[in-house]
Amino acid sequence: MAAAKETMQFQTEVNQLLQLMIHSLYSNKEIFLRELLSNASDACDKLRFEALSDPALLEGGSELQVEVDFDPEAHTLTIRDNGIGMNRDEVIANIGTIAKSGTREFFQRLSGDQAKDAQLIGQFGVGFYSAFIVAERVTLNTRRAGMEPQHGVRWESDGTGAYTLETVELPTRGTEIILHIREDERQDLLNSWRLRSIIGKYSDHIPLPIRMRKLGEDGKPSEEWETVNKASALWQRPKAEISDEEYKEFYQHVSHDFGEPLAWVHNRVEGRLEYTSLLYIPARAPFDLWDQKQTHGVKLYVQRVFIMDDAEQLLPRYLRFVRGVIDSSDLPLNVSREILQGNRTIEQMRSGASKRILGLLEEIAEKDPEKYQKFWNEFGRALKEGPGEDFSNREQIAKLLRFASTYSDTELQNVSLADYVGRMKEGQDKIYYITADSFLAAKNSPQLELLRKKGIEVLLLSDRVDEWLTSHLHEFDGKSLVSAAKGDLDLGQTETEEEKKAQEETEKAAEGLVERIQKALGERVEKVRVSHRLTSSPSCIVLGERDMALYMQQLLKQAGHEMPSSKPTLEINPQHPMLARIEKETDETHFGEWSALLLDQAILAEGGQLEDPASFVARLNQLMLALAD
Ligand SMILES: Nc1ncnc2c1ncn2[C@@H]1O[C@H](COP(=O)(O)OP(=O)(O)OP(=O)(O)O)[C@@H](O)[C@H]1O
Repeated sequence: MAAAKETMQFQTEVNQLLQLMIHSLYSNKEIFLRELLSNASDACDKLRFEALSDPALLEGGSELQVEVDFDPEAHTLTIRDNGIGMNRDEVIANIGTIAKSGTREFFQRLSGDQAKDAQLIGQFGVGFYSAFIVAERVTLNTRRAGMEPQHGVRWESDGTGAYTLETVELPTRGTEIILHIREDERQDLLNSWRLRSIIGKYSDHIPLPIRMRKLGEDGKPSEEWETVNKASALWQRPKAEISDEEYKEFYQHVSHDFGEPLAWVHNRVEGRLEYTSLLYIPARAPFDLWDQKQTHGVKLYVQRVFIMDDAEQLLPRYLRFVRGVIDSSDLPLNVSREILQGNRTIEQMRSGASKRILGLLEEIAEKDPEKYQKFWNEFGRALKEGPGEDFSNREQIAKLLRFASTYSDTELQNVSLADYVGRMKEGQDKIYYITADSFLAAKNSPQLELLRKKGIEVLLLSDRVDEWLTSHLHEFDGKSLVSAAKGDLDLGQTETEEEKKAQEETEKAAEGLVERIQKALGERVEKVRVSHRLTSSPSCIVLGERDMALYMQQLLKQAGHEMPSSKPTLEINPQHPMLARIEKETDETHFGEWSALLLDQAILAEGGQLEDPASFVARLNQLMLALAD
């Protein structure tokens, strides 16, 4: 029963991706086989898992396997699995569209430079489409396990804009992908030894037999089949027997990442709890790392049976960049996501896995700071979520954090808290930081003037997550972390008696001025006081110790959160010529205008928004006119 053939258009992005991929991945074309074998193996894993609750899905054929076959006359290479298969809707959703998150960002980042784009495509994941690197046409026959033979689906395309879809009768479940090999690739690829060597290179560790025809005496493929890969789960093999190459190949298989991993850690835990974990830290962040719904994490196996992808319960969220496998001997085979929630075995594995990753990071940071910096640049923002999420490992995570600081005044986040503490001034007992919505805003913040003058280092924090981090990380190595822009700036013993005295005198002398400004600003401020932190700016805003930075308050408000409106404290610098000028102003209306300007510009410098920007501009213009006169 062959239903009418339908022609459908690829989603525009698919077209774009196909063209790009064919060009930029050509030099690495054999990876298409790895991608297709990975998909076949995933399909078998999924079937094995679904069959646990519905054995009928296996239709009597329980030995799951993949066949690789070729026909030099027809110029075809066929990859056939007896896994889960797809129904018509799934074919349309999976093959022909890209439903992945991060797609838009991916296309935005393409540069036209082939080497760079190849790397990006690798990170994005090419999957099934890589078939078109070597094929001029691809036919996919598939039937979902559990469906009748007449519900098979045939998908076909030459990779240039459209594909056809028809319903066909297929005697067996699973997916068969027939590549009609391009003329210039035929000689190379349609060769048993060549194919075996590619399979050996990429797929030895796949715990599923990959079979090819045995070669007969005449050197031609015979009717007999043999397994051509090792087909043993890599993570179950002893560490000493696994080469770095094999670890790397396996990483690409589990992570669908094209590049190499940065590091990995492989452990077998025995005793009360039994499990094996093989965890990788990727070299680059995937496109969807910052997406709330990002998938692909650690895979959970129970006694070598695949249970689920992206088992988010196996690692805390701040370690969501980790890829790999955890294989438990203690969980029941029929675990579901619901059971995983709050399960003690899972919790213990999660805690063990977190410790391993943190330990691995510590080791890299110690032995290879350059490599650690690479890690930090990619994943540091995720790790900064750690102290708020993982209380038990807070101290260990704190040691791993890196920041930009006034020590080098560059945006590179490479200062550890231990570095900072090692450079603290005599008498200094606090770690100072400032948060802002950009590096430049932090670096040029007026609140740092005095600290800079005294040579006291300040951490410059400008990642979104930093406010969250500092609200959970209050001390390191017995020193408290304090914001240079909130509360009273306590410089501890770094201040001399003379400095304190001079400050008191300035405060006294400015009492009258402070009072006048306070009166002029009225309800707009909590209070006005003489600043202790400014040296060259006329004024700045200071928030209460528990207040959130203004730019954060703004962000949350925009996102629809109710924010209690806390009034700022205005600090003035009486030594500044502008204040000397204001003080002389006898017209109270003018004095009021000046005061409002002092407050508004301080709010702007802090990254805040003015409630009445038009009045600010009008005042500024008046002032400019007055000066021009
Ligand atoms: N042999 C197969 N059997 C069953 N389903 C398949 C098979 N090959 C692909 N699929 C389905 O098509 C989807 C898309 O495959 P594709 O290789 O393009 O991307 P992917 O494997 O999901 O991710 P990545 O791009 O990271 O490799 C798969 O997620 C799977 O659902």
